[in-house]
Amino acid sequence: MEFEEAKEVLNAIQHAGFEAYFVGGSVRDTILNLKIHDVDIATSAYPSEVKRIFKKTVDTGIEHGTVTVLDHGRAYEITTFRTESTYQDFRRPDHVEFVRSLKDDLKRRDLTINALAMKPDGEVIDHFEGLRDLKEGMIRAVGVAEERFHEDALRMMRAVRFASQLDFIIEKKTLNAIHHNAHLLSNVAVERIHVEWVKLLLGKNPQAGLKDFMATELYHYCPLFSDKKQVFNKLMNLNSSQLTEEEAAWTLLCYLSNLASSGVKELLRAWKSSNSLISNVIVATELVTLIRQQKMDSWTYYRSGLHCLRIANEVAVILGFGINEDILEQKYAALPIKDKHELQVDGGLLINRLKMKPGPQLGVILERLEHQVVNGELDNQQDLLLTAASAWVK
Ligand SMILES: Nc1ccn([C@@H]2O[C@H](COP(=O)(O)OP(=O)(O)OP(=O)(O)O)[C@@H](O)[C@H]2O)c(=O)n1
Ligand SMILES: [Mg+2]
Repeated sequence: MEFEEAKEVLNAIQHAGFEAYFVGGSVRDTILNLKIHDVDIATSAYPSEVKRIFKKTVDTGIEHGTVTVLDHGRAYEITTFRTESTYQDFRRPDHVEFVRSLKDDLKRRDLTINALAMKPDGEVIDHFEGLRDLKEGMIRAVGVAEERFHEDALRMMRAVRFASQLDFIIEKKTLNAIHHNAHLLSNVAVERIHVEWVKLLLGKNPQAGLKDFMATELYHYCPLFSDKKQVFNKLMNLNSSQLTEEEAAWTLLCYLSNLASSGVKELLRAWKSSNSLISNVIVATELVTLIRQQKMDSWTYYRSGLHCLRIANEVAVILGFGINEDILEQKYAALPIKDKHELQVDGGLLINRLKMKPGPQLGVILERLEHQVVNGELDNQQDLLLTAASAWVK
């Protein structure tokens, strides 16, 4: 496990006379018995001191106190205890101050469950009753909630994300502070909000997260979400905790919003999504309707591709009209060809053998051949395809 190996890094820092702890999500998730994905280390050593302890380091974020240590083929982010003294415009701090006290470092963190520290021997340091909140399933800001959200407004999205991801309840004062400060979310980069929103949708209890997302009016300050109240209400009545990936989450949202492809594009662009995500969600959203209308023919399978078919069907299952997964896979596997390049003729061959001229007619004939092969009206054999094509040439 990554933790075991990282202990050596902590021990090395301690041997040099400094304090070092695991902090952040890895501590929280270990206590909850969840899989950990990244290990953050906090230390009383200043970056220059950390660099003297290890042979291989990279200055990944030195101005924020973070040095990456390379050890046995792994990378560990080691951050000096710090306070973030000045916050401008409710984003991240414009400068940090290094401190030597763990408690000072922990008290500027967002939530009590994220403000725990753990020694390499497993002892947990808990200055803000994070262990109690973990046990009780509570999301609570460290100290005065308003202050934490003024320091970084994204933390409000993180709170609702954790409510969904961990199936926890947001404590009342924290929830009220989110409601009061929701407008500050407008100051946060869409890319950062995006990450939290997707984690919310893919969480263990998205209904709970959505409820808080709406009640606090955070959604008003997310791109193109102000008019989506009814859509979120619909989403809350579904068992969307079955969602397994981001593209399916957006597909469900776009389907429930009745968006045509231009609307999907507009929404996902506003959320700064990648082009590949946008095109897959466009295809999958249209497919959901075809699945519902039971209009799934071979051509639809063929032009959609297995990836989008799976996404659309995941959504259709949640909506109660999905196709049996095995049948979907079998139908796709049974297609005579999966790609245009598998067709036994191409433009060059039609020109050589049928003396056709390059131009639009050639394209039309190739498409017609492709259609007929996919639909099973023609076998994908060169002589048969040429015979059919020659009959169509005017
Ligand atoms: N806006 C933020 C982001 C992070 N943190 C602190 O930095 C830690 C690490 O941040 P990050 O890795 O972004 O989040 P995690 O809580 O580790 O959650 P995840 O499992 O998604 O990584 C958090 O636990 C929290 O202590 C914070 O106080 N405020
Ligand atoms: Mg983390």
